[in-house]
Amino acid sequence: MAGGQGDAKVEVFDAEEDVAVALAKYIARLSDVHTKGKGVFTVVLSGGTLIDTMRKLVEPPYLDTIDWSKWHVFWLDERVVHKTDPLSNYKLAYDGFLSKFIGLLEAEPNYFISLLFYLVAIPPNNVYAINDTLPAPEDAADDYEACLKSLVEKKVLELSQASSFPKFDLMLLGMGPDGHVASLFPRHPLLEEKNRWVTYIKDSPKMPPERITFTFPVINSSAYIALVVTGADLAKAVHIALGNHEPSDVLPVQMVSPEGELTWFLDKPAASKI
Ligand SMILES: O=C(O)[C@H](O)[C@@H](O)[C@H](O)[C@H](O)COP(=O)(O)O
Repeated sequence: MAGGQGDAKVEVFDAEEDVAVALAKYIARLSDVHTKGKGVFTVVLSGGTLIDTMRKLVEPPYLDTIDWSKWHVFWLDERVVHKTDPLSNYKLAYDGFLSKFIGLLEAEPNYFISLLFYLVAIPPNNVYAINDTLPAPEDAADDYEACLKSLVEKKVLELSQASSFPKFDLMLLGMGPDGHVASLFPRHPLLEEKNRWVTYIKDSPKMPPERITFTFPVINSSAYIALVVTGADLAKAVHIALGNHEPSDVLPVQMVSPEGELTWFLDKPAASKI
């Protein structure tokens, strides 16, 4: 499989709505390949607008055709706040995505149908949220890394043969106007982290300042990465990332260079300066 940004696919759609449709198709196809092939699909979510752009996935036909019971869900980065805090990326994904299953369960009057549906929904134990009882970011990062290591032992997660870092099946990335991905910000020393799987930041320029984040060696060991970028405010960073000129500073998004396949999903406003 080819890798790196040089081989990236760039898909440009007329509107955000078209990105949402294409993203649902893409995720459903990869889910099918992985759940039928190895019986597990490891998916990493970001915060930000990504969750809203995933909205079509929890609508028919995908809601009924995806084998959700084989999904394992992780977070690329998380704010060190309680899971019920409006700033929590877990809460964002729960409200916009994961709760749709629960909502359906509650709406189903027939106990046996709801039980059956529960068996095919994402098992709650397969949703790996940050441990929000640990107030220090360094402890939360250690705890999440330990969680990943135990999943490697249980063979839920595999290690990349090339890098020896965990290899997730699919990472869904957003990008900020400054070109940040995950909680890896321009010119921050965390961009150079070479050993940790999960690390922490206490001085994030985007609020809140305390976060945990996957590192680039983990991001770049992925089998598939989707960079989902919509809106005119991101056009400049997209231009730098995909343009042919050499910027004086490399943006974090330009360091996304997976072993596997990278696909950009852009709407026309985000692609307007390419
Ligand atoms: O916690 C966060 O801040 C997010 O996880 C972050 O990594 C996000 O993906 C980008 O900031 C893009 O966010 P937008 O889609 O809102 O621009």
